[in-house]
Amino acid sequence: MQLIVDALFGAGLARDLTGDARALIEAMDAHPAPVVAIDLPSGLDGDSGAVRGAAPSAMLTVTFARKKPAHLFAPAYVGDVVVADIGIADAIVAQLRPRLFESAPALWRDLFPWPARDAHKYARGHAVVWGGAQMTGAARLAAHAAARIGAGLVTISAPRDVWSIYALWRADILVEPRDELGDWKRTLEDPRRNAVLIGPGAGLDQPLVAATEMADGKQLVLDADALTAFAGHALPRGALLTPHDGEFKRLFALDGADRLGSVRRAAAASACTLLLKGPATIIASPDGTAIVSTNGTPYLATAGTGDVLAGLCVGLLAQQVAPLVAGAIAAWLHGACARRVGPGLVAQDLSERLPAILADLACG
Ligand SMILES: NC(=O)C1=CN([C@@H]2O[C@H](COP(=O)(O)OP(=O)(O)OC[C@H]3O[C@@H](n4cnc5c(N)ncnc54)[C@H](OP(=O)(O)O)[C@@H]3O)[C@@H](O)[C@H]2O)[C@@H](O)CC1
Ligand SMILES: Nc1ncnc2c1ncn2[C@@H]1O[C@H](COP(=O)(O)OP(=O)(O)O)[C@@H](O)[C@H]1O
Repeated sequence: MQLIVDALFGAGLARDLTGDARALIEAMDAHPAPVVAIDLPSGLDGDSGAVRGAAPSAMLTVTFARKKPAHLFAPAYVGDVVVADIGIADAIVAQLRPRLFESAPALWRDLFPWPARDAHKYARGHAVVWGGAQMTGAARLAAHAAARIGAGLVTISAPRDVWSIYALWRADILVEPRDELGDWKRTLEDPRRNAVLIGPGAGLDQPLVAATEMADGKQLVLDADALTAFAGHALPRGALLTPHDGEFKRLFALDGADRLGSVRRAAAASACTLLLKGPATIIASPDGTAIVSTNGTPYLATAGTGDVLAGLCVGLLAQQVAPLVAGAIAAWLHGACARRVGPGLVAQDLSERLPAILADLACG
């Protein structure tokens, strides 16, 4: 069997490839033999995964000590990734003060809000979700996910006309009718209602900026329509924002060749935690620390899965998990649920897989 070992350039490549080097890489890629890359397929930018001129699609990439960003952002080029131990001690890596991490239970298991033995429901937080008048499914998907991830109580604020759709749906979710913003204000008055989600199915004709301002002082997740509504307005500092690319671009500049940099810049500029969804979901805090979750599947590309993710986020915030960690846990669990469902996935399936996944996590 023939095999091509690509050891031409690694993660340090700092300019676009031209001339003989580029021709060699193109010939490598065109050849039928599988490519095994050392460190990175030559031509990939180690920091972003962008292709600098040309790069082969490797079957396998063997890297050393730790993955580099490109291993997370360019799955089609790196193939399977093996991290080889070449004796670089953890203490040496720590001295480099890494600011990018891959989301996996080892990173955050100790920060997961397992209920204390003497917990009562109010100790597990109370999440409030803004319900829309037409697309009622989105807020329901989110509320159910918030409850499944462990929020002690979840309340949907529902327009009175469609209140019964929400109220008759699940017995474990609280529903409060809303005629006007004053009702929303009253729903938020109780300080135990500590985390709020606005956006899924919320309705662009609604006063979502004013509704967000009323939630000042609470942990906040803004998604979907609430993000769109904030175009041209100052974002609420400290919130967790969960855009897809389209929503992100309405608020910030998105450089497709440097998604990580784009998310970090957006987080710093807005003083919010950003979670940019996609095959590699990037979560970044204003100080530049970023976590990437790559365990989703393309079956997640179906309506409502983002609403579930936003619900997981607010459910974790209600349990006093910090926004960066909440985003990282939510994105990983979302991907893990999708893997358990597999082909045929619809958004409602995701939260139903959570109990088994959480049970496995709890067992370590
Ligand atoms: N069951 C329910 O009730 C459900 C209710 N839902 C609710 O519907 C509302 C609208 O939500 P939405 O996501 O359709 O948003 P919207 O503001 O129209 O932007 C979409 C446009 O952005 C762009 N775009 C670029 N990249 C993109 C990407 N990666 N993923 C997606 N889009 C991307 C692309 O434009 P293009 O780039 O093609 O010009 C695309 O046309 C919202 O309230 C939501 O919660 C849904 O959650 C479904 C389940
Ligand atoms: N190809 C893909 N691979 C992995 N995850 C994906 C893919 N496509 C979409 N997703 C995930 O599915 C979810 C879709 O969210 P979103 O676009 O907000 O949908 P909706 O608004 O319908 O709820 C996000 O979590 C995103 O990361």
